Amino acid sequence: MATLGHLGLLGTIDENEVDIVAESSESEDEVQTQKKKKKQKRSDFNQSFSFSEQSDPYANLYKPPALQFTKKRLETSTLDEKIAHVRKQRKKQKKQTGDSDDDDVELRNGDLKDSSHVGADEDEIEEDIESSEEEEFKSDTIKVKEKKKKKKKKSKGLEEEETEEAEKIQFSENIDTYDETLTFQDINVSRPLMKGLAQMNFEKPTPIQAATIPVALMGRDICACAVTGSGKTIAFMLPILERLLYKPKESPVTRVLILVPTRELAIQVHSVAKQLAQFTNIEITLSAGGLDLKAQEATLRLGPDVVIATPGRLIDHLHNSPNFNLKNIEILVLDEADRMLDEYFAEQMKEIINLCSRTRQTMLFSATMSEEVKDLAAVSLKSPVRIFVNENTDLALNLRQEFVRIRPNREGDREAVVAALVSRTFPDHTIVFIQTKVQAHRMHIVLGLLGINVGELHGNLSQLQRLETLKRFKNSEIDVLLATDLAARGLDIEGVKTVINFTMPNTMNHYIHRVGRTARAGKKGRSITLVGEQERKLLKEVVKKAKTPLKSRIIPQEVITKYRDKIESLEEDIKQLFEQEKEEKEMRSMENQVNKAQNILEKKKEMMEQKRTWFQTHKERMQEKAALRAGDLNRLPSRQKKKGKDRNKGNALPTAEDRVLNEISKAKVYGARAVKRALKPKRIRAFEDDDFSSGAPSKKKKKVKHKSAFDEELTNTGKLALKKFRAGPSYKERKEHGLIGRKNGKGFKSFRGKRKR
Ligand SMILES: Nc1ncnc2c1ncn2[C@@H]1O[C@H](COP(=O)(O)OP(=O)(O)OP(=O)(O)O)[C@@H](O)[C@H]1O
Repeated sequence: MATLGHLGLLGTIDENEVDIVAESSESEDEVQTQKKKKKQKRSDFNQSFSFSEQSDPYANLYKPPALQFTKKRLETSTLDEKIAHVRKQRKKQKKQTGDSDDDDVELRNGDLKDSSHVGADEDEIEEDIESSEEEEFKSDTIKVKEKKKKKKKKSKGLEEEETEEAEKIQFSENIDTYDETLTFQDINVSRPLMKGLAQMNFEKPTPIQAATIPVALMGRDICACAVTGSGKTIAFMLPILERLLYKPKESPVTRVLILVPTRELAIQVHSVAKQLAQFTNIEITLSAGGLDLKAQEATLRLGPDVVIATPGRLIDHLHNSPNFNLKNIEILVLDEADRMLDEYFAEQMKEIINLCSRTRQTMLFSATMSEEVKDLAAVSLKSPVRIFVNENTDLALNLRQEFVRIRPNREGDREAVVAALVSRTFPDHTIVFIQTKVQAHRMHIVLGLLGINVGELHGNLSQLQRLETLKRFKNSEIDVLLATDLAARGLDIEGVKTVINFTMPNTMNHYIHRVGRTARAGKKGRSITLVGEQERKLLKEVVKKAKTPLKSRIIPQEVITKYRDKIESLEEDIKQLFEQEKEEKEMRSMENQVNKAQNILEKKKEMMEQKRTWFQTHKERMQEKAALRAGDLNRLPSRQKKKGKDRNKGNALPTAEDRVLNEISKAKVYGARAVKRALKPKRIRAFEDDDFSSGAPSKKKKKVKHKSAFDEELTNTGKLALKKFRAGPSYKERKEHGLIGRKNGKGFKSFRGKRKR
């Protein structure tokens, strides 16, 4: 009989872990003495021992706050074990057949691994590559991409035309310089916060901090832009905490709300805030999705000074947690503001901003900050200050941008190109961005089977899995992180050397945020983007906006072919792994159903538990999401979608090219929608403010004179009113007056008919 381990499944207890005591052969005494011995063994280990120093620099960031809120039920992914199992089997088979070919291709080019480490100068890199020409494979060639000057002039003119068209916010002040000599002492940062900064090893404010903190301390509304990794979090957090320090703490109320787009980012911002405020008595809490609701509810009830939240979960609490509201919000921060104010969050932001106090200070931060009226209309800024330390298309100057050209008939090579890149040249501290969750998962299996230490991060995972993966990547337990755009914004992972884009991102903004995961806080970094024929438009835009020379990387075709063959030889294993996972998923789902039924029967779970409410029904949110999601299939009603999926089932598996084209088309549809959206006038407005000087179309509040019902009836020339006059009262009105259903046929129906005649 096959063991669980053989199937790649994890049993509760492994046979080897338990001493199997044969009942018939051993007396009870012997068992007792064995037990005693075991006890003694255990006590050899000093129970009071604990590690005095934490070698994990990220432990503070990711353990206490996040895991404290995670749900108790632990889910463990067995994918890596399954991959390891398959690899073991393959090795065994190869040994038996005497095949020397090894899956671990990367080992052959081990010397190359160090050749292009970030930190090495560009010249050094090229030298190293040249010196390794004798390798079995030819090494990559790097060329500097020259800008086409003539075209640039033309496009510059176009660009100016475009920007002239967009209606921009009228800022009351514009700050684009800062005092380079400014210190935290000069800004008069209080002692407890100075201590916090010292603990974080921040000696001097970064440019965006130097420019923003003094203005924010004055309580002004701010619209701030600075490149990725330039320290925007401290730029808003420090003035917030400083202002809170001087507020008398009469009754505990929430005064500050910081909204961010993703759970991981919320956890990170929360962690930074906690570290900075560690010597103060300011209460900071987290309200992010995927974490324990009840624990959050309990802390929110205590009225913490600062709440860091993702919109969905915050709305949930606003509707379901008694005593928690936003009436007393004095400062509202939107981190990644352009994202928070885009279509995806529009309804939720409208709901939240409506509940915030109108007299609040509002601060908006992003590396791709919009200045357009229609994009910022929802937040109604009051005399805002524009603090653009960088332009909203700037990238970190120490980012080296490379591009790998994918020829039209070679789209199916992308997996091989990425495999070659991470195996030969960028084996660790690398993030690979992939458009879809499905492809990210497939790449996990592909690269895993090639012997690369990978992890995946996307929305199909449980929150605990997401956090675990992130933590393992931060701790260098994972070398390559495969992520969707979920990880593109805001995440600050120290030591990321390389960002690889499997396909060109959806838009320029997506590109800026993705590549911004490296080259942070003054460090060097590199991005490598695979660009196919269909994606050249965005490449042109990147080239146009680039302030440093771009590079073109050419991977020898024989290397790509070698990796492609490797991947092809793995296809059968990949298919089996997918099938295993599917079966397990079904089993888990059945198990869940059984458990649920059991809970109901035993009345363990209170069936009469109060239902939580939200401002949208689940169906409405799902419909909204579906409408927002890009892709043709998504426009179909769910039943048709299923049919479409089933149709594919019978056919042969999609080829590598099909998969890539799907990735590219998703990005393209999104990009096209983004352009369309940009041209569309924004509809949402949170509230009309008399003191609204943001430059948004200032619809002055007209004094609405209430007309009498009689006046209204006489003066209403609306289509409906006229129709009503012509046709008489509506069906509802007639019913109200008991004129419906008269047997003699009298009443308005006949009356209406008469009138018509
Ligand atoms: N004053 C400072 N001195 C040194 N390092 C700093 C300072 N302020 C922030 N940092 C570091 O800079 C890094 C980037 O900070 P942060 O995540 O706030 O950047 P960001 O501008 O918000 O980036 P993104 O646009 O990607 O969200 C962090 O690792 C942080 O520790």
